[in-house]
Amino acid sequence: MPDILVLNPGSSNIKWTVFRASPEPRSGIPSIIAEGHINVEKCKNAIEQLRTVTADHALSALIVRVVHGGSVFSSPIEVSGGSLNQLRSMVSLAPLHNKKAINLIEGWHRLDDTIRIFAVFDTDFFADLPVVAQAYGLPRALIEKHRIRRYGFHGFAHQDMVRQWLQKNPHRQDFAVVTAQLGSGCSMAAIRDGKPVDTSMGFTPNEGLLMRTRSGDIDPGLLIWLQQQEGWSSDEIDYQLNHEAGWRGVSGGVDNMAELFVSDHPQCRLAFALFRYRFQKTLGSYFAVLGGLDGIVLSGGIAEHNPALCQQLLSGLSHLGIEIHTEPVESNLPLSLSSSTSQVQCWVVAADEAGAMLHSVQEQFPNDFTVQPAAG
Ligand SMILES: Nc1ncnc2c1ncn2[C@@H]1O[C@H](COP(=O)(O)OP(=O)(O)O)[C@@H](O)[C@H]1O
Ligand SMILES: CC(=O)OP(=O)(O)O
Ligand SMILES: [Mg+2]
Repeated sequence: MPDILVLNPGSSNIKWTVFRASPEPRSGIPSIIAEGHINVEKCKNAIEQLRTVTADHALSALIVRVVHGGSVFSSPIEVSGGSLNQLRSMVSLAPLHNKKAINLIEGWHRLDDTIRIFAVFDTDFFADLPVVAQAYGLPRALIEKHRIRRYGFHGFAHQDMVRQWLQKNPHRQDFAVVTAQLGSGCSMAAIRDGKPVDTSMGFTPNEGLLMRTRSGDIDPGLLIWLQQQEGWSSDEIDYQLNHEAGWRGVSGGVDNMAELFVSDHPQCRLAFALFRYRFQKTLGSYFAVLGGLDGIVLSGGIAEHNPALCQQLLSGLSHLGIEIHTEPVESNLPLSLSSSTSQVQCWVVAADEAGAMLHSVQEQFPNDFTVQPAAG
């Protein structure tokens, strides 16, 4: 049975999904037959655990989400020794992610060297961002030497949020939507007619919004000053900005957003206020970039589990045509948060990153990567 395992190593967990072709003979559309997630902080041997939970499936292919492919990779690839070496050289571009993805690829290959392994990249969706949105104000020579640009991440999540918005608005042609992926990593994207025109994450997945342990936007002058004052090495800067910062750092140690949201502790209140402020500031800037707004779509672990928090994020924005209904909301997704008079439709959806990853591999390898319908 040609089952396909899709692995999505995020900064706080590894999500896994097993797909099988539909038993309906004419439909090649794969269906999910098993899924789950592993908490990376509590799990010592992810590969062992993944092998155990997928033991009942004869896997023909493995698809792994790699966050950063640098300037070398953005479209899906079938992993080879050469591409793996190139990926190893890019670990520092996504310090919380790339190493985990490489470990999964290497670990699985060691256990089963017959399985085909594909890597898909978070940056793919943003490959053609407008040049002005890609650019940083650095010297030309430096930019060219290191191919410095805004790459953008969470591509499969943003892409699937757009798909789900279009499902709700099937006949829309000219539309402007902001998508927000709010998990341990958080990012927003401005979308015009289905294509991204800007996004909050940049050269690395630590720009923009406040995240669980990542600072997001920070004055580069402050970094230089801190480096001088504290005598930090580059490893220490990495550690401070990627592991010790974010709402966990601001609150003094609370990394669970559900707990932070309801806490009365002043540092927790500040951390949540900063999270909301950055979200609204980015939304406002995308309103300007897009010249108006038809919809906002939220997803990720925070949005999917906490509609009351989403209501708070979108509150106080009636001057932008965003009217949120205030009655308690049930949590079935997709969930509409906007009132019937709101000019901007607001939705919470469960972004199907795994489905988008599988789809992108099938598109890239249409001839030799087909999902055979399962017998019977
Ligand atoms: N009920 C909840 N309310 C608010 N936040 C939540 C809730 N449940 C989980 N979260 C947050 O969701 C985040 C994990 O989201 P997820 O998208 O799975 O993470 P990752 O970025 O690792 O892929 C965690 O930061 C956690 O604090
Ligand atoms: C890019 C990124 O931050 O991903 P995640 O939210 O899954 O950690
Ligand atoms: Mg994730």
